[in-house]
Amino acid sequence: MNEPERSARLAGPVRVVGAGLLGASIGLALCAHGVDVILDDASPSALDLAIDYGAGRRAAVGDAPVLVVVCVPPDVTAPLIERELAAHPDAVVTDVASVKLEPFLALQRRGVDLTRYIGSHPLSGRERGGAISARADLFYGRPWVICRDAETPGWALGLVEDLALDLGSTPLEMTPEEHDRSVALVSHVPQVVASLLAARLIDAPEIAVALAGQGVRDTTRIASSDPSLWLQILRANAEPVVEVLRDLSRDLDTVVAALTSINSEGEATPGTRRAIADAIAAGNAGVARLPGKHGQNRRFVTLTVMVDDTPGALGRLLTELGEIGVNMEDLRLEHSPGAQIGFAEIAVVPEVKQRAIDDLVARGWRIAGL
Ligand SMILES: NC(=O)C1=CN([C@@H]2O[C@H](COP(=O)(O)OP(=O)(O)OC[C@H]3O[C@@H](n4cnc5c(N)ncnc54)[C@H](O)[C@@H]3O)[C@@H](O)[C@H]2O)C=CC1
Ligand SMILES: O=C(O)C(=O)Cc1ccc(O)cc1
Repeated sequence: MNEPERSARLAGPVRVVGAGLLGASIGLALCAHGVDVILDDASPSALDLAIDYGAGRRAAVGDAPVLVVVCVPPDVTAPLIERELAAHPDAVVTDVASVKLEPFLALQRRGVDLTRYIGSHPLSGRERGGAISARADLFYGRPWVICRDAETPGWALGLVEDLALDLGSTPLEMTPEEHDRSVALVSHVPQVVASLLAARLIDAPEIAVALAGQGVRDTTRIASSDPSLWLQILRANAEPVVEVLRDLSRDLDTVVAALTSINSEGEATPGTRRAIADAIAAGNAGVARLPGKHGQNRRFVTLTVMVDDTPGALGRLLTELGEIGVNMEDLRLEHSPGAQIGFAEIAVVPEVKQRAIDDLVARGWRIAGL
C-alpha cells in the first residue's frame, strides 16, 4: 500500500487517547496527511475498530509523541491528562472535552505542572459516538477553541494550533471561563431544548407526527445525542447552563401568560399581543446574529425547487445550477409525505435569486411558491 504523502504542519508522531468519534476522526484526518498516529483506548474493541478504519496504529515501545490528544469522556479527561503528562515528558498534551474549566481546576487542585498542557475544544461533532461514526472532514471549516494561559510557551501553543489547522479548523483563543459560558449558550442549552422538545413527540398521536416538517426536524436534530456524554457535559458546566435556562424559562413563562390571558372571544389585556410578537421578533434578531457560510454575518435567501423522486434528478439540478453560474451556499432536502416529489431548498446570495429562478424555469424546473 502506498504511504500517504506528508502534507501536514505537524511532524508527529501524534498520540490519540480515546479512539471514539473525536479520536478516530482526528486520527483519520492526520493519517490522510501522512502523520504517524498512535491510538490508545481503554476498550480493546474500540481500539481495534479505529485501527481497522485506518485512524492510526497501536502503541509500540520507544514511541515518542510530540503531541498527545486526549479524546475521552469529560469525567475521565483530567486524570488522563495527568497520566499522559507524566508518561510523555517531552510532549505537549491537549484534550478535546466539551468543557474546559472543570478539568483545568481539577488538575490545578492536584498540583499538576500545567506548562505543557493546553486545553482545546473543536466545535464540531455528531449525534453518534464511536469510531464507526468518525469522519476525516469532521472539523473542516469549524472553530477550534484553544485555552492557553500566561505560562503557555509559544512553541507548545503552536503545536495545538497546527493540529487545528491540519484538520481544516480555525483556531480561536479563549479563557476556559469564556469558553464554558459561550458553549453553554450555543451548544449545551440547545441540546437541552432539542431533547425536551423532541420528548414531547413520545406520546403524540401518529397523525400529528405524520405532519412533521422541517421546523421540528431543525429544532430537534441533535436530540438523538448520547445521554451519558451529555449528562457529563451538563454536570460539568451546570452553572452557565442554568443561567441561560433560567432566562429561557422566564421568557417561556411570559409567552404562556400572554397566550392564556387571551379569552375565547379574542379579548386580551393591553400589551398581550405585543408580548407575543416581541418574543418572535427577538428570535428574528437573535438568529440574524448566527454566522453564515465562511463565518460571515451575511444572510442568504432560498429558493425551493421541486425535484422528481427519480434517479439522477437532484444531480441534474446541481449540474444545471453550475451551468447557469449560480453558487449554491447551502442545500437542504425535504420529502413530501406520500408524494413522489422532493423539495430542494437552495440558499443563494440575494443578488442571484431572481436570475436563478428565471434560468431554472426556462430549463423546465418547477419552483415552489411561484
Ligand atoms: N461527540 C461530539 O460531538 C463531541 C465530543 N467532544 C468531546 O470529545 C470527547 C470524546 O467524545 P466522543 O469521541 O464523542 O466519545 P466516544 O464515546 O465516541 O469516544 C470516547 C472513547 O474514549 C474511550 N475511553 C473512555 N474512558 C477511557 C479511559 N479511561 N482511557 C482510555 N480510553 C477511554 C472509550 O472507550 C471511547 O472509545 C468528550 O470529552 C466530548 O466532550 C467534543 C466535541 C464534539
Ligand atoms: O451538531 C452540533 O451542532 C453540535 O453542537 C455537536 C457538538 C456536540 C458537542 C460538542 O462539544 C461540540 C459540538
